[in-house]
Amino acid sequence: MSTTTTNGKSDEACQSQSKETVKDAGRTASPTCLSACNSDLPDIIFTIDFAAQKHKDQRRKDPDKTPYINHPIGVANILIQEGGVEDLEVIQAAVLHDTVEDTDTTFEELEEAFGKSVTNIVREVTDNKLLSKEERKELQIKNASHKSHQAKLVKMADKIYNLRDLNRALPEGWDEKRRHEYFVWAQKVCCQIYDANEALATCLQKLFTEFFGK
Ligand SMILES: Nc1nc2c(ncn2[C@@H]2O[C@H](COP(=O)(O)OP(=O)(O)O)[C@@H](OP(=O)(O)OP(=O)(O)O)[C@H]2O)c(=O)[nH]1
Repeated sequence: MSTTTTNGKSDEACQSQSKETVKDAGRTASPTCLSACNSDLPDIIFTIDFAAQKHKDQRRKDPDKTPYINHPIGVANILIQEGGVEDLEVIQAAVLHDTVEDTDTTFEELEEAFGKSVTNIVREVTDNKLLSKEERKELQIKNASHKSHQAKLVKMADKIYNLRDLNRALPEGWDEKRRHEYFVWAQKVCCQIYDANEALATCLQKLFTEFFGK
């Protein structure tokens, strides 16, 4: 049955237009991305716009100083394209996951703009920067298995993105030892949350097998 979207187009019309757009863009996108044509799109764009403004002055630590916003958008994309995740709250939380930890954003601000559910997922994946780095890393290992299903999904995609980034380029000031330590620590966190999503678990296991098998 075809339904009408906020754009006033039927789902069928919308999907066929999306397929064209995807083909025209020359990308390999999974069919899941076609659902971006539905009424979630305004919320997704609003969320990306919010995160982009918050991260506007930040760069990643790679030698190219990639804009920081590439990371949360990439994490959301991994969830959709590789994890098959369609839960809007999870996608929004992924886009917002570093706003409180790494910018002046407050949980109150998030709650006002995105509601309690999205904010609580972000809260679950936000490290307390008042603690030492050692304490934060230890807490991630200790608490991983107690997180909600939604928070585990964001955590998995976040780690996939960071591990792939580490394979691509060493952040400035890092050496091979630090990269190795990050993989060891990330595996300790991730092995406890594989149950949340089989496809994402397979991505993580592949990353660890390839890295430690070198
Ligand atoms: N691989 C990679 N990571 C980068 C880059 N730029 C920034 N990061 C961030 O650095 C953090 C990992 O570095 P660490 O030394 O372990 O942590 P730190 O930022 O607290 O010092 C990750 O953030 P985090 O929120 O602390 O994530 P996580 O440590 O909880 O996984 C990651 O998102 C980059 O170019 N490559």
